[in-house]
Amino acid sequence: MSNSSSDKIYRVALVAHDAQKSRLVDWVGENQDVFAKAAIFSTGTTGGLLLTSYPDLAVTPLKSGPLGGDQQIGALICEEKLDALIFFTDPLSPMPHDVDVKALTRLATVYDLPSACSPSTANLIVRAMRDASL
Ligand SMILES: O=C(CO)COP(=O)(O)O
Repeated sequence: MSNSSSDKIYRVALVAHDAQKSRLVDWVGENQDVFAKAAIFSTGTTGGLLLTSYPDLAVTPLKSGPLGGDQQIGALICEEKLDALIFFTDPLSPMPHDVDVKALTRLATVYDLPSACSPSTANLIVRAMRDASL
């Protein structure tokens, strides 16, 4: 299977805070049929983990979140280069880059981008993607 971004149907950002990274990796594994058809953009550490677990997926790792990765994903939203944002946040820990996290989720709202910060809503988005690509 090709893993180049050019032949993909969807453009999805996948991001997870540290406490949620294993949950995101497992969730992507449960939905590999959809993500095999997606160009995936991730913050650095999240993207590295996804590539280690699923080397055939078309993952583009950006900067680590605290070093500007959230803002890079925000820029992709502004440029209308994403179809969805899946961001498994950690709501119980303070983040040094909280302003970046807030800016990212705010831009998803500004641009009315389908977005999820937890697995149940992410499931709805991925189900819609699966249904649309039948
Ligand atoms: O902090 C993050 C998002 O705010 C995630 O960044 P990493 O994937 O680099 O850990």
